[in-house]
Amino acid sequence: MSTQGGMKAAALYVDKITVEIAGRTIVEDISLSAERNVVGLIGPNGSGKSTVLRAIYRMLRPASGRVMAADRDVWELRPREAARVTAAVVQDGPSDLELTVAECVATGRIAHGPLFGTSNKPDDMLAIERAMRRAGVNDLASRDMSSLSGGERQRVQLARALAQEPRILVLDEPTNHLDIRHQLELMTLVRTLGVTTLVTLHDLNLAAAYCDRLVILSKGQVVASGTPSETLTPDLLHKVFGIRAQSFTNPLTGRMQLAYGHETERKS
Ligand SMILES: Nc1ncnc2c1ncn2[C@@H]1O[C@H](COP(=O)(O)OP(=O)(O)OP(=O)(O)O)[C@@H](O)[C@H]1O
Repeated sequence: MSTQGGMKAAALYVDKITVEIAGRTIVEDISLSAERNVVGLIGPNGSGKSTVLRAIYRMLRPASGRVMAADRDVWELRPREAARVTAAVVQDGPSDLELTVAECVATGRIAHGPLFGTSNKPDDMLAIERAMRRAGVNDLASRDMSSLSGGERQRVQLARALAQEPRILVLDEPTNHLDIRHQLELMTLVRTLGVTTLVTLHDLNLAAAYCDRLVILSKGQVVASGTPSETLTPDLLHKVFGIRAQSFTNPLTGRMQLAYGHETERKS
């Protein structure tokens, strides 16, 4: 497993999980794996992406199946152990409005510190400083969380997850508040961390360009998995998203991109 800047990747295996809420099956028999790569979880609104992530970061216990992270069943770990393996950046996560940015990022170290009280170990200070730099929020360190824009807050959440020095990163729509440059920077950063990453994205072009593999969900089930070019086919995109699409190579980056339009749209 690789190490970069204090991070060690570990494998994530989701094995046939079914998640129910109030007696209703939300996702069924979901299997996926990620190992030292970036895996995108893609699907229309309500297809179950966040629900799968919640089962991984221990927010929703699956009715059946297992989530294995670093060879351990995540639902059998103690919270601090789990937090040393997996960090999550989630939608509407805790925003800690009463903290400064640096204090908020420092909470990412809780799982590494003493059981009670706080730690000021050099390791912690280094991890916090490095995480803020990587997420591009070091200039905001002394600002109150309550004063930040949506995009700035989202990058602080990422910094906190990085300060946790997880072996697996779970990101739920991490780019939805970011301007285009910060979107590209975040995806580039995620690729260079060398940490196993599972990320939900609505932007299929970010998914195509930055994910090694994609898992496509529709109505709570996996309907395709593989590389972006294997999965993001015109046929599948039509079936799952109801759009017309065509892939091409981005002339600036050499990466796969999609041109798409609504079913009713035609070139005049
Ligand atoms: N707490 C809940 N109670 C009832 N239904 C829920 C709950 N949480 C999620 N659902 C339902 O489960 C389904 C999947 O939701 P989920 O948030 O996992 O989808 P998603 O693919 O992440 O969607 P989006 O792209 O819109 O964020 C949806 O139909 C949603 O309404």
